[in-house]
Amino acid sequence: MSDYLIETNQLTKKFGNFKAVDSIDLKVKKGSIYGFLGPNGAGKSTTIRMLLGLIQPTSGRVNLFGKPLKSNRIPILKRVGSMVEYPSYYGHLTAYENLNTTRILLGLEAKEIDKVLEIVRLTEVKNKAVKKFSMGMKQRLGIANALLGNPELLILDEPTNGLDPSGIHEIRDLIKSLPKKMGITVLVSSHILSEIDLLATDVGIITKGKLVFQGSLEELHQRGKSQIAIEANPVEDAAAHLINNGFQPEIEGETIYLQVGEAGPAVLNKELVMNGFAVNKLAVERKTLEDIFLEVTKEGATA
Ligand SMILES: Nc1ncnc2c1ncn2[C@@H]1O[C@H](COP(=O)(O)OP(=O)(O)OP(=O)(O)O)[C@@H](O)[C@H]1O
Repeated sequence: MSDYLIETNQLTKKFGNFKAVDSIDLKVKKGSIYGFLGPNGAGKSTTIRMLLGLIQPTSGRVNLFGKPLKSNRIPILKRVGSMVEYPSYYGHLTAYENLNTTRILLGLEAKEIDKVLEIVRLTEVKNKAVKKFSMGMKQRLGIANALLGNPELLILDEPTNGLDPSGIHEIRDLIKSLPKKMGITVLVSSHILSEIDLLATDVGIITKGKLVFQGSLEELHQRGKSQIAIEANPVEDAAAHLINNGFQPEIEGETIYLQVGEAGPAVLNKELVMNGFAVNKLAVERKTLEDIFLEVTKEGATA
């Protein structure tokens, strides 16, 4: 059997002539927390809706647990819990009563409610009306609802949207505990890079409907190769001189960048100074995760 709990093949969704999701091959490993990252409007929710069978793909396939979703919808979706953006509740009902409506629909035993309330740490307020809950408590209730029925896979669309920092922290800790504590694989979408960085083991970056990066969080970090930044005067002439001598510099504003490996800082410094350029700064810089994100989303958008 495939090692992937979620595997899509050239998954595409068009709205009219507009491709909201364009030929994506998602691969989500068992036991991972897969951060599905992308700017607003990138296609995350549309992809998630297709994974949950809420909308039909225009083309391509979704396999969950190694089986095509199309022909095994009901047994497959029984193994999946989900929370899509801003879950809806009956505000006048308590947390317990809200969960009870789902429990009855799923035909589960009553004790399952206490179990999920405990996991999301809402046991003490289970008899409080949900309209009195904070946003963070409501999101935790949404996750409790998704956990009813012991899912093997949890799909959460922007679960930290609209939360304050302490709410975000709580949801993050909760999600992080799920693979270890309950053996659940999680796909979680977000448009916030730092969020995914703190939470995920694996990352898929989507922009304008295209998957522009997929791999472990470590692999994403490793793309941040070091580079040498040089501020030399006059900048255009200094860059031209380097090109004439076989280097491949790039200019951004007043700075020249070269990949580490082309030449060491000392060699570059000597080359420029000996040829009459004033070198005001020469430093080895490592790209931040944000730089990498901007780079892959830019590359993807122009591809
Ligand atoms: N039913 C629809 N009809 C037409 N266009 C749609 C429909 N649903 C989504 N879109 C468009 O598809 C694109 C992707 O939307 P989607 O909601 O999947 O993005 P997202 O990455 O989840 O962003 P956000 O976090 O802002 O929801 C957007 O340009 C959106 O306007």
